[in-house]
Amino acid sequence: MAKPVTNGPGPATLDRAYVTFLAGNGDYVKGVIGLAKGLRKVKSEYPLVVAVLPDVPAEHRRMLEEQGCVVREIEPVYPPENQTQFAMAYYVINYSKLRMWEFVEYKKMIYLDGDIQVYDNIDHLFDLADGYFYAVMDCFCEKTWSHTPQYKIGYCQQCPDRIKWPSDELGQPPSLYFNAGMFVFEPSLRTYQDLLKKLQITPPTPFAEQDFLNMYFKNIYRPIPLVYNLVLAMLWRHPENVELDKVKVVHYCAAGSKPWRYTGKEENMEREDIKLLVKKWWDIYNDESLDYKRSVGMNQVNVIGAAGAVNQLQPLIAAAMSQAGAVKYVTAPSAA
Ligand SMILES: O=c1ccn([C@@H]2O[C@H](COP(=O)(O)OP(=O)(O)O)[C@@H](O)[C@H]2O)c(=O)[nH]1
Ligand SMILES: OC[C@H]1O[C@H](O[C@@H]2[C@@H](O)[C@H](O)[C@@H](O)[C@H](O)[C@@H]2O)[C@H](O)[C@@H](O)[C@H]1O
Ligand SMILES: [Mn+2]
Repeated sequence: MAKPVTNGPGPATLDRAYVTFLAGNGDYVKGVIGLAKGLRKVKSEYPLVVAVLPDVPAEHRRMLEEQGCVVREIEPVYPPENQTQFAMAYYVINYSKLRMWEFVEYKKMIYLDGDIQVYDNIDHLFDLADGYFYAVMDCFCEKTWSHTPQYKIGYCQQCPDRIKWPSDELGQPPSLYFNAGMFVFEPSLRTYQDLLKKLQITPPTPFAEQDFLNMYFKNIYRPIPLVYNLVLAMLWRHPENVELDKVKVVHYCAAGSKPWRYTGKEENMEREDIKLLVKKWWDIYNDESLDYKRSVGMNQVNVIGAAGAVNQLQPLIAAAMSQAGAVKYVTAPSAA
């Protein structure tokens, strides 16, 4: 059992952890190191587990352990044989995220992509009611969605009234769809085995495991506000939905936005807000005071503050769900 990699007032609840996923011997390891330092900067109470594929080199694993991460090797997960060409090749490796449901020593986990940075404490999300799958709604407006009917007619769940879904022509609008770069979930062997079983009979689709997870958790998915996973395209696709100074989690998933590879040349990458967010990421990555070995003894975290934040979450979830036209209202737990 991992000791929490934090300097909180007392032993954090040991059955909760953040988790991310690392594959290959490339530069995503920088993303994960940045994430580990970012969680420390916001004084998170919980460890960061890194699920690594066998191809992650020993040197990268050492760097992650040096940053206080709990490194766990997982085997890749592949969709049904010789059908992977239906998924965008780049995403096939992301099916391996399904291994995290096997981490049952943790009761609740928050998954974060390695290209995500946390700028405000979000530990209160661990107190959300059990039995649901929490994530932020995605946007359908980037050309990566050009294969879908919603893209073709200009419909997006982020602004369902801009171009209304033509129900008489196309039937029901698409179910609420989340971005799988960040989600709150409960590991469970039963769910894990069922996920793998269902995967073997589910032909891959363009967004690979993201599509699969959306199908699988459709009935218990609860949208949480975009402050918990700002998909960068929202800045130019739905600026009216974004209050950048309130955003807690930034997801560097737009083409060209990975801070450790940023050149500013791709579309939208010359924007001032993008430059600011990339600099913010580098400021944390380069901040040696946030390195694990040196941060021990940092002053105690404000647990009341974290608990207090749960109360603020309830109206935010209500707003996200009413915006999404969701029918079910989930009550966030009352502050401890
Ligand atoms: O070569 C790779 C590709 C992906 N990933 C992991 O898989 C996640 C999902 O991929 P990515 O974030 O690039 O997808 P996007 O959110 O940009 O669609 C990454 O954040 C990493 O955690 C990785 O470690 N190495
Ligand atoms: O394997 C599928 C991936 O799908 C998601 O990325 C997409 C999605 O956000 C689209 O909406 C964007 O248009 C696109 O650029 C972006 O890559 C997740 O972030 C990632 O973790 C992973 O699940
Ligand atoms: Mn990502």
